[in-house]
Formats: sequence, C-alpha cells, structure tokens
Amino acid sequence: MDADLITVRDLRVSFASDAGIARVLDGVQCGIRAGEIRGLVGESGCGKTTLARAILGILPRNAARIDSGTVMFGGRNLLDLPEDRLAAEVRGREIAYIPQDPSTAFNPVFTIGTQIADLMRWKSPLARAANPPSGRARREADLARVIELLRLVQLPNPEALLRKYPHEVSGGQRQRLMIAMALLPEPKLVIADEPTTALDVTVQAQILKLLKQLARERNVAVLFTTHDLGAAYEICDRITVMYAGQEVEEAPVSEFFDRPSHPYTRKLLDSLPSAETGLRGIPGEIPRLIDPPAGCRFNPRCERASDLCRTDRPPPEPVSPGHMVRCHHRLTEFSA
Ligand SMILES: Nc1ncnc2c1ncn2[C@@H]1O[C@H](COP(=O)(O)OP(=O)(O)OP(=O)(O)O)[C@@H](O)[C@H]1O
Repeated sequence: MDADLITVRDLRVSFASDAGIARVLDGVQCGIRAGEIRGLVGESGCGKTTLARAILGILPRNAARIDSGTVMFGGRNLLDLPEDRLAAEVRGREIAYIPQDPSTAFNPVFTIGTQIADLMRWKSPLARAANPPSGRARREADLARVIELLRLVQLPNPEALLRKYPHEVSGGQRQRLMIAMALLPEPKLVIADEPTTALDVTVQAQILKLLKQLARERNVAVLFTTHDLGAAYEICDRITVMYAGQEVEEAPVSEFFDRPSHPYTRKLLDSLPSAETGLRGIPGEIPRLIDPPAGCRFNPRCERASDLCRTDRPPPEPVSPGHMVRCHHRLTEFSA
C-alpha cells in the first residue's frame, strides 16, 4: 500500500465564543496518498473547512486553538512549524489552496497579470532552483510558465486575459485561474475547499473534470471538501465522512457508494434526491459542539445506538482494504 503524503493524527481543534468552547474537531485521523483525490464529505458545520484550514495553518488566531494532534508532511509536523517557515516553505508552495469563492481571492484594483506576477515573485518554482535566472530572464521564464498553465486550464487567449481586471472575467474563468495559480508552484497537495459551490451546474462539471485531469497528469494529491456527494463521486478516489467533528468512515469511492458501513453514511446516501423518494433529510439535528454528546457524536440520531455508543467513541475498524469505519454496530451487507 502507498505511504501517505500527509497524515493527520488525533487532531483536536476548539473555537472560543461567548457561548463557550466549541470542540469542532474531535481527534480526527486522515491520511492522503500522493496523487490521490480524497473527498471530505459531511453536512454543513461538520468541520471540513476547519480541517482544511488547520492543515494550511490559517485558522483564525484569535478564536481557534489546536488542543492536540499532528499533521505530518515531508517528515515535519506542520503544527510545530513557525508561521514564517510555514508561509515561506509550505503554504502556497508544497500545499496550495483553491478557495470556495474565487471572486474574493483577487484584488479588484490590479490586473490579473499583475497579481500573478506578484505571486510568481515568491512562489515560482524557479525561486527554488539551484541556479535561477534573474531579472528579465526570470520574469520571461515565469511568464512563459503562466501562459502554459492558463492554456492547460483551457482559458482562451491567456495573453489578453492577463491584461484584464478580475471583474472582467466570468466566475468559471476565475475558478480556472485559481486552479492555474494553485498549480504554478508545482505543489504536492492541493486543498480544494468546495471549489465549485459558487458556480452554476454546467460550469461545476467542467471545473471538476479539469481538476481531476490535472491531478492525474501531474500526480498532485487533492483534498476536496464538499457536501455534494455527486461531485465526490465524479472525481474522488477515496472518501472520508465527517460528522460533528469526528471522522466516521473512510472508503474507496466505489465501496463508499455500494457498501457504506456507518449508519450516518447510509443516511447521507439515502438523503440524495431521487425520482421515487424526492428530497429526504436526515431526521434530527447536528449537535451543538459546545456540549456535544459523549462517545459517538452521531448517537442521538442513530437507531442502532446502544449505551456503549453514548460513552465510548468507537475505534477505527477495518472493513476491507482501504475501508475503515468507527461504529460499535456497523452495517453489514445483511443489515444495510
Ligand atoms: N471562526 C470561528 N469561530 C467560531 N466557530 C467557528 C469558526 N469557524 C468555524 N466555526 C464552527 O466550527 C464548526 C465547523 O465549521 P466548518 O466551517 O469547519 O464546517 P464545514 O463542514 O466546513 O461547513 P460548511 O460545509 O458549511 O462549509 C461549526 O460549528 C462552525 O460554527
């Protein structure tokens, strides 16, 4: 089995608010292999963005606290790395980020070309080369690379695009630009946080296809957070399911859809709209993270819950190669 490129172990993150301390990530474990597209799915508020931000080291300093855990990447625990080294060596270089809403990622008063040139000054792969060209030669080499990547993300007439302001291009084009900018430093891992939420459905499909194609061609790992199971099905190799800050199941994409083992995963799949059932929600509510249920946090909404589930968080149990579940009463083929 391939080794993980990045391994998150026992990650606990809490947020302070006037109402109290919210335990938003509760001992999360997750590993992503080189070149794989890993989906992180779950209802709104389950902690997908918090996990992505913890990996990137961009949790809000005033509110968030990392209580425990490690994020191992390239032999280092990123949580121990000082902010200046994280910014200079990792974030935006080895680990890149594609945000939800590309419209907020650009400065409206500068052209796209100016903003990309600025990015390349710090994040160009040439900045890390043994004998990098300098001055004009470096700028020309960087520009050639930018143009090549803009063509790769299928943006027509890249030279003209660089002279435009962000508001002069469509949302889909801005998201293609974000993908190109994320790939410019030749990262090993791209974190794509609901990258197509702000786009209409047809553009979403094109962007997802592109992301998958680029990840495959360049052997880049992708952590893809989404609450859209259809999107996860389209592009992911493996899926991790989060519920209220706990990961509950991890499976190759086909097993996830064909053989869900956690009752929550089953309910997530059952909530997909269909012609027969229409729209069905999951009965009950997500718990408040200020005083979450002990044990498995899904227990108040789970028909299979026993006293054990109300006291002990289930350990990860293997279901089949690459498939694990945390449930004291997991579904089997006979019970599903
Ligand atoms: N800055 C913050 N201050 C306080 N609480 C926060 C903050 N950011 C997130 N939270 C809380 O952390 C929990 C997890 O939020 P998060 O955004 O990680 O979930 P998510 O799964 O990404 O949701 P969505 O799918 O809606 O983006 C929520 O209860 C949220 O209210």
